[in-house]
Parts: sequence; structure tokens; C-alpha cells
Amino acid sequence: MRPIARPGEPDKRSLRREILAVRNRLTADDLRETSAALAARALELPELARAGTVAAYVSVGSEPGTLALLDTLRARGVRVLLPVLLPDNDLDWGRYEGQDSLARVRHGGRMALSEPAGERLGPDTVTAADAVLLPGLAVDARGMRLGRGGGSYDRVLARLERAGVRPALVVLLYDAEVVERVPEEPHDRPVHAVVTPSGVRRFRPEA
Ligand SMILES: Nc1nc2c(c(=O)[nH]1)N(C=O)[C@@H](CNc1ccc(C(=O)N[C@@H](CCC(=O)O)C(=O)O)cc1)CN2
Ligand SMILES: Nc1ncnc2c1ncn2[C@@H]1O[C@H](COP(=O)(O)OP(=O)(O)OP(=O)(O)O)[C@@H](O)[C@H]1O
Repeated sequence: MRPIARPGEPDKRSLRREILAVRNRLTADDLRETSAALAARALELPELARAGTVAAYVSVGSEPGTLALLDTLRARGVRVLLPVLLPDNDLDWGRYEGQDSLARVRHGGRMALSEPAGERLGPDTVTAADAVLLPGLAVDARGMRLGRGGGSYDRVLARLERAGVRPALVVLLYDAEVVERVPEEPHDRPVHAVVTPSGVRRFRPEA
């Protein structure tokens, strides 16, 4: 329990719980089908089609599947970077070299992640990405993203801003996770697009 709640945080927590409960009801067939569809829709994005370097992640559990997409990007010669969770929730990066290059890692009591087993390239490596694929639980009509609450990607976005780079920011979700509004805090930054198994939605920068 936190002694003092941050603004937006209680709402974030209950929305996370609701969305995870729905995800946990998905069947193995649902996961297979959505993974193939998600890869197909994502590859229709010109930002991904022309990227030289893509920062991505390996989906685990009931997350929208990313492996099909990672394998296709790699087969096309794209440099695919994958996150390595650090003890303070910041992310280091390694290169995706195929499914054999992944190691199953359990961080404390958390869900097990699939992380790159090879060389660690340093947290700043993400600033070389032309596109960043972000995990999340929901996104709203403005492109504000709800993550799992670790703040890892909030840090990535802050790091990109500090470096003065503007890669395409794309969150991968299920259709029902595109909602009208997610609770926000001052550190939250909007993404540019969401890809779901049924298509791509772009967000307009606020006027
Ligand atoms: N596949 C994947 N890789 C990723 C992320 C992600 O969301 N998905 N991350 C995104 O930042 C980073 C790791 N951050 C994580 C943050 C929280 C938990 C976690 O297990 N949280 C709850 C479990 C509830 C849940 O299922 O979300 C816990 O601590 O018990 C795991 C990883 C980097 N790699
Ligand atoms: N730039 C940053 N550097 C360090 N910590 C940060 C930064 N931005 C946010 N945080 C912290 O991260 C924690 C989680 O924030 P939040 O609930 O918005 O995570 P999230 O966006 O859902 O998760 P994620 O970014 O991992 O997908 C908060 O305690 C917040 O203060």
C-alpha cells in the first residue's frame, strides 16, 4: 500500500485489473489468431515497413502476440531491439537474433519475461530506434497509454525526449482495449498509433 496516492493512480489500478481479467479469459486459439492478425496489421504501417531499427518486446502470457511480427521484421533485415528489465524498472536493450536467442527470466514475484540472452547494449540504445513498439493495457482517443505500472516505458519516452529523437510510437493491443479515456498523470505521454488485430488507428497531435 502506498501511503499517499498519486493523482490518477487508483483509477489506473482498477482499469488494469479489469483489462487483465478479460485477457486471462482468452483461449490458446484466440492468442494464435490474434498474433497472426496483429503482425499483418502492424506490417501495413509505413513507419514499420521502412524502419531500419525497431525497439520491440516479446509478448508473454495473454498479451497480444508479437513473435510473428518480430520474426518477420528480422527476416526483412530490420535490427530488432528487445528490453531487459533492470532492478530499478529501467530497461536495457539487446538484439533479437531469433527465438533461440531468448531466455526466460523471472524478476522477483513478477510474471516471467522472455529477454534477449546476448550482449546488453545499454539503456540509451533505444534512442537509435526508428519505431518503438510499446506494451500496454489500454489507449484512449488521445493516444494516452495505460501500461502495467512499472514506469519502464515512461522512462523510455522521457529518454527519447531528452535525446531529441522522435521515433514512431506504436502500442499493440486487443480491439476492446482502445477506450475513450484512460486516467493520466503529468508524466504520461501520448503514442502516435495503436495496432490491434483488426487494424491501425492513428492519433492526432493535440492542437
Ligand atoms: N512482454 C513484456 N515485456 C516487457 C514489458 C511488458 O509489459 N510486457 N514491460 C513493460 O513495462 C517491461 C517489464 N515490465 C514489467 C512490469 C510489470 C510486470 C508484472 O509482472 N507486473 C505484475 C503482474 C501483473 C501483470 O500481469 O501485469 C506483478 O508485478 O505481479 C512485469 C514486467 C519490459 N518487458
Ligand atoms: N521518467 C521517469 N523516470 C522515472 N520514473 C518514472 C518516470 N515516469 C514515470 N515514472 C514512475 O513510474 C511509475 C509508474 O508510472 P505509470 O503508472 O504511469 O506506469 P505505466 O505507464 O502504466 O507503466 P509502463 O511505462 O511500464 O508501461 C510511477 O511511480 C512514476 O512516478
